[in-house]
Amino acid sequence: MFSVFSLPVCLPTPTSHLQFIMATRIRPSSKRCAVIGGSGFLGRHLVEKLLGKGYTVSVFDIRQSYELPGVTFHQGDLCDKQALLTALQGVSLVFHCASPAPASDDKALFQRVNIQGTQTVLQACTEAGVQKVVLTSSASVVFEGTDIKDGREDLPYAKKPIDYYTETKIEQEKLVLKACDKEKGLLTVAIRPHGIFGPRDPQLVPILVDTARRGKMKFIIGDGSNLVDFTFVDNVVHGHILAAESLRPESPICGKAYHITNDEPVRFWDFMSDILVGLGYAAPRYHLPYTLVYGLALLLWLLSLLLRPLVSFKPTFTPMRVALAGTHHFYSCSRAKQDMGYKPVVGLKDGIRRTVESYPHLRHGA
Ligand SMILES: NC(=O)C1=CN([C@@H]2O[C@H](COP(=O)(O)OP(=O)(O)OC[C@H]3O[C@@H](n4cnc5c(N)ncnc54)[C@H](O)[C@@H]3O)[C@@H](O)[C@H]2O)C=CC1
Ligand SMILES: CC(C)CCC[C@@H](C)[C@H]1CC[C@H]2C3=C(CC[C@]12C)[C@@]1(C)CCC(=O)C[C@@H]1CC3
Repeated sequence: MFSVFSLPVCLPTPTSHLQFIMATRIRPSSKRCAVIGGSGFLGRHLVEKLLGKGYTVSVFDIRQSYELPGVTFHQGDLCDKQALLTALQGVSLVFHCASPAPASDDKALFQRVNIQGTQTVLQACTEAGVQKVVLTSSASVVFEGTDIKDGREDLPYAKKPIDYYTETKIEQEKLVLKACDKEKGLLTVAIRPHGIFGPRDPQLVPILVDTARRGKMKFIIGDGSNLVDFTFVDNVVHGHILAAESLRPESPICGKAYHITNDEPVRFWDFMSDILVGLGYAAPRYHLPYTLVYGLALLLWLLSLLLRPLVSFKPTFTPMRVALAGTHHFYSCSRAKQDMGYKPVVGLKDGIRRTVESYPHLRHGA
């Protein structure tokens, strides 16, 4: 579905000569998009939905994890502008959902990819004539490890981000929103999902099951009453596509951030138990005080930093995970509902069922 100017049959005037020259370049088409990070969990779900909606999709990623008819893969690092420019030829819409995994805890990598890399993405988009950029940010940009209840987008960015991932996601979001410039013809918007889960997620369910298999999922951190947002991946995809399709110069969404969640806050430990029990593992039962576990996690993390040159070990209970497991963190989607008509398309219960069914290999005893 490349949108190419039709080739003139004859060239009688200078104007049609110009048309001929332009015919050799690919003109950006509104249904031609690129997904940076399209080999990842969210990226692939997004690619599949876009194809179903008639978009032509290019994937730009440092790795290729699958093949799909109708998708062109460009393997490269998003810090490489030339590689990006090749992938962005004729593209009018870019989804940027690439990031190193939060578990990597590698400061230099996060800074290079999420900050410098995002600057490079924005430069390449401008040079390639891209008109719209939809960034996958994170609701965690406002999370400092203390309770957030029904948080709105006007909460200030975390002054003391809880890890390097969050620190660089904040800078990334600022860069993308600042780049929104109607005169220059580049419109941007940031989607802030929270706790994405669903089939093929490489993080939440695999880490949970691994922890259970090692006998470490017996404990509830805190009193277990803390409410949290978990967002089924289809809803996150829906939010991204709504944002892309609403992004026009006159739209109120230009240069703004939007929370996208399931809009059904749930007790963190009920959600974990539903997944564990669904896969045949026991639900956590015994309570441990939050401050004790957080203190221990901090100590272990410091120890892992100090010993890094000698031994490499990655604690399961990182300060970030403990904070997420023991505090309230749920967000209001009312801005997305009002400005782009967002409504979750898959409910939490259904999302959990579909997720559990998609992991037969992680079932207890499998
Ligand atoms: N998983 C979650 O719960 C949440 C994720 N997010 C954000 O959603 C986005 C997607 O996350 P997931 O799909 O969960 O992660 P993922 O790890 O499955 O996907 C990220 C993709 O980015 C690619 N990538 C990393 N560095 C790259 C580079 N230098 N150049 C090109 N590609 C590169 C990876 O190869 C991978 O395919 C990320 O921006 C993440 O910060 C936001 C909120 C929650
Ligand atoms: C060992 C247990 C205490 C926790 C096991 C589950 C966790 C691995 C996940 C629970 C909440 C998740 C989450 C994220 C990653 C996976 C969890 C910590 C994010 C940090 C992913 C990136 C984001 O932008 C925010 C997410 C918040 C929730």
